[in-house]
Amino acid sequence: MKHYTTLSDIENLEELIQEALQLKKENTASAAGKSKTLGMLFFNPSLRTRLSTEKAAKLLGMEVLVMNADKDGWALEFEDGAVMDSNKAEHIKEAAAVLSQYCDVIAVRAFPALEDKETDESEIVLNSFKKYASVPVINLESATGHPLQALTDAITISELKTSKRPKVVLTWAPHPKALPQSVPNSFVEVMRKMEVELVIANPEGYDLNPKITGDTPVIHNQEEALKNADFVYVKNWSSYEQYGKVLKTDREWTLTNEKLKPSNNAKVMHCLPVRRNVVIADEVLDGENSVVIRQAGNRTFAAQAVLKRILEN
Ligand SMILES: NCCC[C@H](NC(=O)CCC(=O)O)C(=O)O
Ligand SMILES: NC(=O)OP(=O)(O)O
Repeated sequence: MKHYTTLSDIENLEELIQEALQLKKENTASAAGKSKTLGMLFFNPSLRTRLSTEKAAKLLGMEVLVMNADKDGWALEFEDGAVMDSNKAEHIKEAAAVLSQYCDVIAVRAFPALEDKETDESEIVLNSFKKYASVPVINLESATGHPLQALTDAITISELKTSKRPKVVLTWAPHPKALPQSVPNSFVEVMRKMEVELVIANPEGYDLNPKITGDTPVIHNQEEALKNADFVYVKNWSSYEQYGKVLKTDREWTLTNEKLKPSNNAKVMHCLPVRRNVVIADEVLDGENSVVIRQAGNRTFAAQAVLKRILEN
């Protein structure tokens, strides 16, 4: 594996899932990354991604450099040919080239601005790092995808499924803020590569990018979608059609125990952080159906498997 910026960087998903599960079972350190440095740049907050990836790198014997690039770094210019007489102090050309001398792998988190679809879809931050860095680049959640989260989700479903082809429902839920489509995009992408029956439930106006959802059934009735579900993946996202807009905030789509009744005693997943009693009710998060903590725990092994592949390359 050269880079890990999208799910298409995975050659064989099933093999990578099995590798991560093996790493989880062994739960030991190795020296695969000895004398190598992982540099992580965060343009947005993080708890899981930051700490699980750091832990994964350390389990592989790597050194880790972390920077809150939004607060501590110089404001970066990404536009080619820009006349830099405004507030941007450093161009990505120098920044990426310099970092490539300090780091053997660079990992970046950069959320979308959710103002302009085309700008966000150009993935300017991630792609500029890929273009100007001379070392592998890892996506820690970008404008349109969160492939480390999606790999974790695939691992979690693989280890918990009790049937050959479980029914997996991705359901939208309300949230007060406009959130990226990155997590649901990558979740849909990874589920479409797995042997599952995938159904997406979201209110009208919240259909995800049709290029990503393809022929996956999209149902605008949550109750209908949840019938016989084995896994319910809950996530808010802002509208893709009315790009970046919040169209609905009432609690009609909040996941409660009542809503789970017609499911097949479904396991409930969420990438976290989750707004309790807005996205998912306390009774669900504190109940036996929730696997969100196990899911977050698997982030380490997803990151470890990816870093290992990159180091082996
Ligand atoms: N990395 C996991 C989720 C990150 C982000 N959530 C958030 O920003 C939630 C913030 C809040 O609840 O205020 C998202 O949905 O993509
Ligand atoms: N799920 C996830 O990416 O969490 P953080 O935003 O805390 O990293």
